[in-house]
Amino acid sequence: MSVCVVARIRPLLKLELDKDTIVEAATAGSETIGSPTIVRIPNPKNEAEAFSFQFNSVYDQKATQQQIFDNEVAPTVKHLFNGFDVTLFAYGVTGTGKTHTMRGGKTLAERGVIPRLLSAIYRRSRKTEKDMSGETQVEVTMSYYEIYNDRVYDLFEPPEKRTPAGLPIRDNGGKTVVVGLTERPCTTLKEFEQLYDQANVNRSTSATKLNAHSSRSHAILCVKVVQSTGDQTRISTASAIDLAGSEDNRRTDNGKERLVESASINKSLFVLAQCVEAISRKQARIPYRESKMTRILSLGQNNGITIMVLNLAPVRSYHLDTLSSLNFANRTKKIEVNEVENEPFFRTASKTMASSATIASGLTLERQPLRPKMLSHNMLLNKTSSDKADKPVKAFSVYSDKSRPVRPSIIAGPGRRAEPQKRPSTDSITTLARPAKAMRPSDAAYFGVPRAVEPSLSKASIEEMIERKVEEKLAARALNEPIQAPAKDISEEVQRRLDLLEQRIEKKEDGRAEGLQYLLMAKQHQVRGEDASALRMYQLALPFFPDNEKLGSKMLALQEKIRARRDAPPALAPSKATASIVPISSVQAKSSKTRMQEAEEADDEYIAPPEAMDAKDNDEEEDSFLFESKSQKTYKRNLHVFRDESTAQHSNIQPHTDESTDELVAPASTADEPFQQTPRTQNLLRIINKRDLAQIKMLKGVGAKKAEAIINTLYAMDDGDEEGFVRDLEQLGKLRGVGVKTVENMRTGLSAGV
Ligand SMILES: Nc1ncnc2c1ncn2[C@@H]1O[C@H](COP(=O)(O)OP(=O)(O)OP(=O)(O)O)[C@@H](O)[C@H]1O
Repeated sequence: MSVCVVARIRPLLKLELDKDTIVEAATAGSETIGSPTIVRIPNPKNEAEAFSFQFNSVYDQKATQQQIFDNEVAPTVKHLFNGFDVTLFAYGVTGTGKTHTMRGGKTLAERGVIPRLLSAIYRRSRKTEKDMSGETQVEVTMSYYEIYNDRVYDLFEPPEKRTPAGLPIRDNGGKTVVVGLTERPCTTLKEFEQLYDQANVNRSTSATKLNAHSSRSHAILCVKVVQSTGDQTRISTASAIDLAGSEDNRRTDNGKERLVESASINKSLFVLAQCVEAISRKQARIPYRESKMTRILSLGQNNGITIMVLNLAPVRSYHLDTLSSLNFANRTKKIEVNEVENEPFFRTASKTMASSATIASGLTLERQPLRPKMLSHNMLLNKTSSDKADKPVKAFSVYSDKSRPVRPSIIAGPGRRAEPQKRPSTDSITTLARPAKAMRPSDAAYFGVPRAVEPSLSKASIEEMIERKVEEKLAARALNEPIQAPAKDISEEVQRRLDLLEQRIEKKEDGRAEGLQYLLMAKQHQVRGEDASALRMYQLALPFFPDNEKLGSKMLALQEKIRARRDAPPALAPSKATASIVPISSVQAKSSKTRMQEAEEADDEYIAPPEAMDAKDNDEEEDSFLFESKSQKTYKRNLHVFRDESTAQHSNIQPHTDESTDELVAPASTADEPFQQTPRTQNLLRIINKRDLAQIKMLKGVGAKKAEAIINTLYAMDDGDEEGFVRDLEQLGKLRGVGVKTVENMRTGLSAGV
């Protein structure tokens, strides 16, 4: 079963000046009646042409909250009670109606999907209890948290009580666990509404130019339904996620604080897009771990039913954003979700496992229990040992054998859901009934299953397996829940090594996240045609993905582009030759066509597992970064303070050769005569202008702090899209925190030949 994608076009807002509606809902093919399943939007490059995107259902501007709930969400409630988890999330650009759809307004008619879902859950609970003559009890609990600036905060805690670092998340037996989250029982709709409203006050929202109440965080509500009949308990979870909206900061007019939030929102959504891309390409590594939101959402890894509501604004001002959302949704709809219900377990069977399942279901979104060891709830069933032996085959074949007869889809038509076919009971499954073929290698990699039959594992998958293992261990520790062996069995040495590994992983994650942030910003600059800034961001990202070939070639291509532009005829060249800071590139107005092309190209990018970037690339990068034309090597500058000592005696004459170093030395007089920089000076300036923290801090007399200050000052010198650089030693000496002495140190620390 795939992710069900439902598109909703919001109505025009009162304050919306742009009345140019360009997005419409349409029915498929020649049908004129029936529910729309198509979103139509003009091609921005050719208005006469329109793009059509097909989804499970499409709702136009007139659609009511009730229609959306009744058609799309209400049918999932019975599956929730049958043990399926339900994940519902709203995706869209800022101001397109995600919060309106999920939470809605205060009046009955305006109530969103979440309160309606809870109302339906309570109704069904009462019905179940009544039908079972009181033998079955249903308990509903909820947890609610937000991911703000990539940190997890419990929304049941007021902001002043939060720890700034937020709550940690861990993998525990294939489930993503938020450690330390409050879980509140709520037995009536009224109680829920009170809790929910109170918690929403704690949510981070702010006004931006595009939305007066913009959500600055991803909000995740987990409603756990626990059905107990005698000693048997079945737990399932409904998760409703209101994602923060992607935003284009040129349109939001965001200030500094909003920009930081925005970068974090955009980054997580970027990672989500990368995950969807990697899944659709069946890549071995899905970068879930690059952001907390993707880790928690675990799209394509969570079991049960997943519905994405794609919120769209109808107006032209959102044109490119809408297209980008539609493209994302188009990929998402192809993601296969595992249709697995949570089976009941016996409360008395194993206290440890039962409580583990409770925690996991209540506080997390479940991830696929594909590996045999993860079938924790299955292990609790009263089965014979031979049954147990069959389980891995069952689990694998359920998800991976795509050639088996197609089961009836859960989605029977637009806006309708059919009963998901239940997994047959374990008793009825034999290895013969399920072909042993089980799965293709690509599927195995996709689902993160150890590929026992494969001759070798890729470096990335081994790394991921180790990380997961360590995470499981850490989660167990955090939750005081042993996973496989009681804690006392872990020797001190093993514990120490685990701690070390944990530190390494945390460090690596931080690094990756930072690197991805730079990549995201690079992409954003590139889409806007700000190539120099994009290049700078790629350079900042490089240390985090040092051997990434694709990144290397992207940078080279950009450098080429910038160089070509710089070398272009004077009309296109920058006109700031007399300015003290020499621009590397000029701003070039870009047609929307070029931007679209670049956006499309950028969309294709995926940071593949690192492979060695060859030395040639590195060399080229070294040589091409400054793009100095010959004429730029001639300066009019007073440089006497920065000469090699050995050349001081010649200080007031023309450029000459330093005997000790064989370098060409700059003239030192105050005469405004052109001079030629020595290779050592050129090399120093190149290192500085490259803004490579690692290289700068290696310079004599420069530590990490000073290097950072230098780089920050260089950024401050940038003028819009035009990158400033230091063109001589005097200018270098005037940078904040540098000074004459430091420049001398830097220079003398470099060997003449480099
Ligand atoms: N279907 C709708 N009917 C009426 N008003 C709507 C509808 N959808 C959205 N709106 C209104 O549009 C505005 C923006 O909606 P909302 O805050 O839900 O957007 P959002 O996508 O959650 O934005 P953000 O990502 O910034 O939080 C709100 O004033 C909301 O009331």
